[in-house]
Amino acid sequence: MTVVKNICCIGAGYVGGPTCAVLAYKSPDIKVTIVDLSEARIAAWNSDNLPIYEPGLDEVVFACRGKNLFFSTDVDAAIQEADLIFVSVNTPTKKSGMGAGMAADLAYVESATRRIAEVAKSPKIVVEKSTVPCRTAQSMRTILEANSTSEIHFDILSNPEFLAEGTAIKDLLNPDRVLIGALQTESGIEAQNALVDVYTHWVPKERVITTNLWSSELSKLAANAMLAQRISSINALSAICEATGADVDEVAFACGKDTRLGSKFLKASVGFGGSCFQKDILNLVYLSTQLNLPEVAAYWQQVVIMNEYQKKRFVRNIISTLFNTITNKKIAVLGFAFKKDTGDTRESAAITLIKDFIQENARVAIYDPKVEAEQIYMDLSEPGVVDTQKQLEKNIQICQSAYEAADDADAVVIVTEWDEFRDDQLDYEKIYAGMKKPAFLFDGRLLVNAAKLRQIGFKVSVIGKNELAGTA
Ligand SMILES: NC(=O)c1ccc[n+]([C@@H]2O[C@H](COP(=O)([O-])OP(=O)(O)OC[C@H]3O[C@@H](n4cnc5c(N)ncnc54)[C@H](O)[C@@H]3O)[C@@H](O)[C@H]2O)c1
Ligand SMILES: O=c1ccn([C@@H]2O[C@H](COP(=O)(O)OP(=O)(O)O[C@H]3O[C@H](CO)[C@@H](O)[C@H](O)[C@H]3O)[C@@H](O)[C@H]2O)c(=O)[nH]1
Repeated sequence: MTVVKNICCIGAGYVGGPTCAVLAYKSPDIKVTIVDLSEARIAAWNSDNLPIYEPGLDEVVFACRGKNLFFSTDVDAAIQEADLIFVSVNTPTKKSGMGAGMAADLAYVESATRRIAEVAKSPKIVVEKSTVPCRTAQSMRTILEANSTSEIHFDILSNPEFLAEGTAIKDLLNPDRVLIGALQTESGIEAQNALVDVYTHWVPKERVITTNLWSSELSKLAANAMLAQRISSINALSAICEATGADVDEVAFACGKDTRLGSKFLKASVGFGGSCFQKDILNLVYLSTQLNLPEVAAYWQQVVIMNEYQKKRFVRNIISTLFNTITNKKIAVLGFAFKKDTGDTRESAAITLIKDFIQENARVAIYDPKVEAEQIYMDLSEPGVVDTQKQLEKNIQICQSAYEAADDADAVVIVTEWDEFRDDQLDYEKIYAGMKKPAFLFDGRLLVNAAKLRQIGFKVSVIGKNELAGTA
């Protein structure tokens, strides 16, 4: 029976860092080394100021760093020492070439796999942790097998990660399930059991699911597609609510009480963001197209189309409410991260909204409690967002508080559901006093009590709610 004593994780990002830190925290008998090509990222992991913000992460890392948890740029040494290697590198949507805008870019997975093949001097269990298209493990196997000898044998497992940002540590300490796929060969099953033993250091055995490799790979894309589909479904309903006077919170609550549906992931919003949902659905759409299943591709594509529609619909409502023009008006954007409790801005709805505001020549003041100004400028300078540096300097202001952002603004737009924007935490009377009148507030997260803010004097518009239609 294989017993894992030394683990290497290639990729010290949002997944590799927290996942393997929790693994080390819960398994003092295993040495865990997390490696990355980025010197800056590794230096940050070795400092007091970790490179990602995630509640509870500091405690976990500081408890075992230097004991059985190490961060390093020496990829080769860590590969050579390890019995088991997680490949947890980025798999972004391809920007150019075949499948551009749809397929996952597997260049990082391939280069990490080639590195393992080149430098390994003993048998390894290689674990695909990155989210990848179904059958990627086959390509990894081909690369590794081409380099295996009688002394060096490689087994490949699929172990997709289901953590959500903002709750990563909670999710990792107490996962709904851990999924491990393997080739159903004697050696594949032995490797699978070795990884089961690692997880059962802290995860109850009944929550560790073992499947074949391809089921495991596809289940990851499937889970994300279904979660995003629920958001697009409730967002589609939010448009009907606004037109009829039905209240999207009430509809979600009533539907969610059906135990067959469940209440989670039914919060209407300005649109889902994050590095995963859109990327993984597009990945599934591409896979379906490649498999000559156009109806299946169109079905999943609609989840993304609805998400884009929701963002456009929100912007259109803002412009029409502000008397059909926002030129030179000041819009305060509260929140830039793609959800609360993270500093991650990848695919954040805020980026799309701000791009549209700037195209209408509005002035935009942004406040987010966890996103650095430098990151905001970087995101807005991406091709196709804010066209010129001059426009960026002239039209964008990064603020240190919600009050500063809202000062003299025509409208406040709540984009991220940070707790500090709630009406029992932020002094909305103070915000109102400082704004131009009429003072408009657009709640893209169903975060505030609209009636309370209307009493203060705000003109409030909330996704999925329309008081006028309701009373008509
Ligand atoms: N972010 C999430 O919440 C989340 C959750 C579940 C799954 N995933 C999946 O996990 C994977 C990683 O996502 P992430 O958010 O951690 O990405 P990330 O960009 O934060 O981190 C990836 C890291 O891998 C490093 N890297 C790339 N190629 C390398 C190589 N050859 N050798 C060493 N280091 C290398 C990069 O420098 C980077 O630091 C993706 O496939 C993603 O879809 C992400
Ligand atoms: O009811 C909801 C729930 C979420 N969101 C939005 O959806 C996006 C994604 O949120 P969430 O799923 O909580 O965060 P992620 O970190 O993107 O996590 C998803 O993507 C990860 C990467 O694959 C998976 O591991 C997780 O299981 C999956 O939840 C965010 O913009 C949320 O604001 C809504 O609008 N309404």
